[in-house]
Amino acid sequence: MSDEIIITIRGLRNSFGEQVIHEDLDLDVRRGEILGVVGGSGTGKSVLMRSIIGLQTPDEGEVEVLGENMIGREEDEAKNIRRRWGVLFQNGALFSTLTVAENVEVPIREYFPFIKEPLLDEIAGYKIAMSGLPANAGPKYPSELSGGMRKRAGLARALALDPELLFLDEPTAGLDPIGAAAFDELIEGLKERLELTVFLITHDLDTLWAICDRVAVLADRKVVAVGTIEELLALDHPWIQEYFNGPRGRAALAGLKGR
Ligand SMILES: Nc1ncnc2c1ncn2[C@@H]1O[C@H](COP(=O)(O)OP(=O)(O)OP(=O)(O)O)[C@@H](O)[C@H]1O
Repeated sequence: MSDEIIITIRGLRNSFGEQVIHEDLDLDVRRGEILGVVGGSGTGKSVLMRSIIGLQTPDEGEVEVLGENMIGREEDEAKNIRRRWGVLFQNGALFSTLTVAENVEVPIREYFPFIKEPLLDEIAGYKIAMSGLPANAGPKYPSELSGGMRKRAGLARALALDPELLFLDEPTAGLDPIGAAAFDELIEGLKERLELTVFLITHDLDTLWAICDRVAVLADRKVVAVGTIEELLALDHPWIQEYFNGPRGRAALAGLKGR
């Protein structure tokens, strides 16, 4: 992890009608880190991610990603910046009428229309293999895959354009513990090999302990703390204590020590 800040958020405010989700929220993400983002249900983790990637226009505040101001961008400019990150949405968001390989090819076709088969198939095959899927997954439709394989297919698509930054929204939700641990390892390995920075929303305490360099805690409409879990444990914020020091938090730590 370097000291370079790759995402800067200052004074972010988001609301839906009367409901204020974020107020005066600040956050920095460092290049090369896996930043876990946690918080109770409805604290606005996904809305925060959507604000960073330009899918949600904040009421107020500054969002800078890879040195570029993300707010009020013209579509053409935003498109150029978007190419530099990959996103795995909570439900995978694969096109159900396209095969896995075709799904991976979608962003490549969008940005590089001059790349034709068979090179396109080769690139898709490479991304599919990189995501830990067998080669025969390429011609399959999402409905033919297990939940874990669908996540990997979504990951392959997120990696299609060789991103610097990866956004993952609850990637291990719905996976069994063995599948979740394997996915964690995959992310950590990819981060090392591809020198990625990862913004990872999760409820999974095992994931937090196993692969996150730092964790940001959302509560009271803002990021109330950011640090290693050890640093967070030293704080006396009630939600943080309950989350990391509660029975599940302690079990996750014990499980990690037993690995
Ligand atoms: N497009 C929208 N219109 C209206 N309200 C929305 C919209 N998107 C999100 N919200 C509201 O914003 C709040 C935060 O939602 P968000 O999905 O970011 O929470 P979260 O922290 O990711 O929750 P979870 O852990 O349950 O996934 C919720 O109350 C949600 O209902």
